[in-house]
Amino acid sequence: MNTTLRTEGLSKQWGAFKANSDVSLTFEPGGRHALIGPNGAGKTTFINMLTGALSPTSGRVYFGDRDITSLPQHERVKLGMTRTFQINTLFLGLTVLESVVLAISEREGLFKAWFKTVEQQKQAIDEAMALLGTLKLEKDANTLTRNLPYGKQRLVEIALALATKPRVLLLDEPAAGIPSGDSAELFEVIADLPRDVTVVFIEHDMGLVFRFAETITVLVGGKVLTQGTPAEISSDKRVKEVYLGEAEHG
Ligand SMILES: Nc1ncnc2c1ncn2[C@@H]1O[C@H](COP(=O)(O)OP(=O)(O)OP(=O)(O)O)[C@@H](O)[C@H]1O
Repeated sequence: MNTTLRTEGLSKQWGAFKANSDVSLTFEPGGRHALIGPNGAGKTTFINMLTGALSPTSGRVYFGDRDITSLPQHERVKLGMTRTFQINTLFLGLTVLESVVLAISEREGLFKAWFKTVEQQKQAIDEAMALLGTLKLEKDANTLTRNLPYGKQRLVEIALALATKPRVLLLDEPAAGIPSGDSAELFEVIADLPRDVTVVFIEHDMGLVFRFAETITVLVGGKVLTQGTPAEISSDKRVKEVYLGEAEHG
């Protein structure tokens, strides 16, 4: 089912400081949406309000027709809004396959069950292997996660997020810490995810943004400067000024 994620006048204020002001955005289902802007523009704050990690000071978040502004994080995950697990939550002592099977079992409520049928276990393993295939990780299925290179560990994070069957995947700098040669590979995998998954990502590397995003939102000082296609954004004078200004200040 295609569900549109939308915000209306979303604002977050700490004391007198406004990290997000009146952010109204619509993310079309199945799209690859990038959120860009200078350091401190409010990108992570915005994503945190989408996931429910932060409550907005004012404004609303809608998932389809449903107002989810007050919904706790775990309820949003159940609805299909997932962000990647942080690296330290990976099950480093388990193999990649075991980790993904665990995440699937958790989703199916099998994690706590004292008894699992062979058929249930087989289904979880088959689903996990298919997922690892999507992420080109099948050769690493039996490797301990701790022994994987960092770039592949980040892919395992995405695999664990995908195991929750998200309809919206929220990624805060998914390629951070990955050697630049490998980050395009990671983004290729993200761009190739099934089209029933909407992807919203924060990324600083403009090469990656313009190569993989279909729509780009530019946040500056907590406000939306503009939203458009890569072609529209790259020819927008105001965007150039923001980034040129940033470059001039080192
Ligand atoms: N809990 C908090 N209390 C007070 N100020 C905060 C808090 N969290 C974030 N901020 C401030 O809000 C502003 C926006 O931060 P945010 O992390 O959302 O920006 P960003 O665009 O993601 O930046 P970056 O690209 O550097 O990660 C920053 O000035 C930050 O210092």
